[in-house]
Amino acid sequence: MDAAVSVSRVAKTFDTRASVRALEQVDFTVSRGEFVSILGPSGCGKSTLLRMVAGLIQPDAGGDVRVLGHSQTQMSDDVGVVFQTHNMLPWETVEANIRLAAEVRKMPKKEIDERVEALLPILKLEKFRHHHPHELSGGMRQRAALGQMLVMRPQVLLLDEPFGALDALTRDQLNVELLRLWQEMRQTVILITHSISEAVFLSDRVLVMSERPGRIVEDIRIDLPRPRDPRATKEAAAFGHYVVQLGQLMGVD
Ligand SMILES: Nc1ncnc2c1ncn2[C@@H]1O[C@H](COP(=O)(O)OP(=O)(O)OP(=O)(O)O)[C@@H](O)[C@H]1O
Repeated sequence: MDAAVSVSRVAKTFDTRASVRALEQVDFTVSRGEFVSILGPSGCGKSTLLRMVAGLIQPDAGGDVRVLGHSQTQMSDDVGVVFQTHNMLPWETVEANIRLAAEVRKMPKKEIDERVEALLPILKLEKFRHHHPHELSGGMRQRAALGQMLVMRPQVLLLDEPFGALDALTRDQLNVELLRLWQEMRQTVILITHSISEAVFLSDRVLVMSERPGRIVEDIRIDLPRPRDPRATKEAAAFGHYVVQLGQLMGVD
């Protein structure tokens, strides 16, 4: 199998004021181009795991995280991360914020111009390119945050509840847009979410984590046809079955 992300024997204990065992014996792989969601109870270590795949923190001794064949000991441009709250500079415009990562890496101006011009319509932000972050709606801000990541054209996208703070309708709309984007570009995606229906709608596989210390306790393949039309997919009997199955695993039935 052509793994984009491979996590082996990963554990993590934070030795701060009190020692916290966040993760224990986590093993999974994600194939190139696969869309995988991670569901799990609050505090079970999902963000910790994602930060490890991003190279932001390291697992305890004995664990290994590989991304595109390399040990993930630091952040790389192959991997893009979007968190629940955006990281935009408030005094810069949307366009300037999207350009930022590429400019910091001294990408040629022409190349940045081309990438940004291609991204703005995809993100539906053309009319807001000269606005500042505080002048945008929550959904637009998260779309701009996606743009900040996508400008580097990473092969692996790590999304930590990127739409978690938004209202349900905006969230559904952005999920449809995310799916459309992924269907065109086919990057590898790992998404953390608390929404079972979001996980089923978007994913090829859903990993379910236990209470802390988090382990992967289930790996469910979502065998729904693609491309996924939102209405037809959510009305399909199989969609409902997956939602019920995952609800039972999560103890929310
Ligand atoms: N830098 C850190 N220092 C100390 N403890 C930490 C640190 N980061 C996370 N933890 C602890 O590790 C555990 C897992 O946290 P994490 O944020 O990964 O969980 P989560 O599953 O993403 O939670 P949620 O779903 O509520 O966002 C928690 O008990 C948290 O307090």
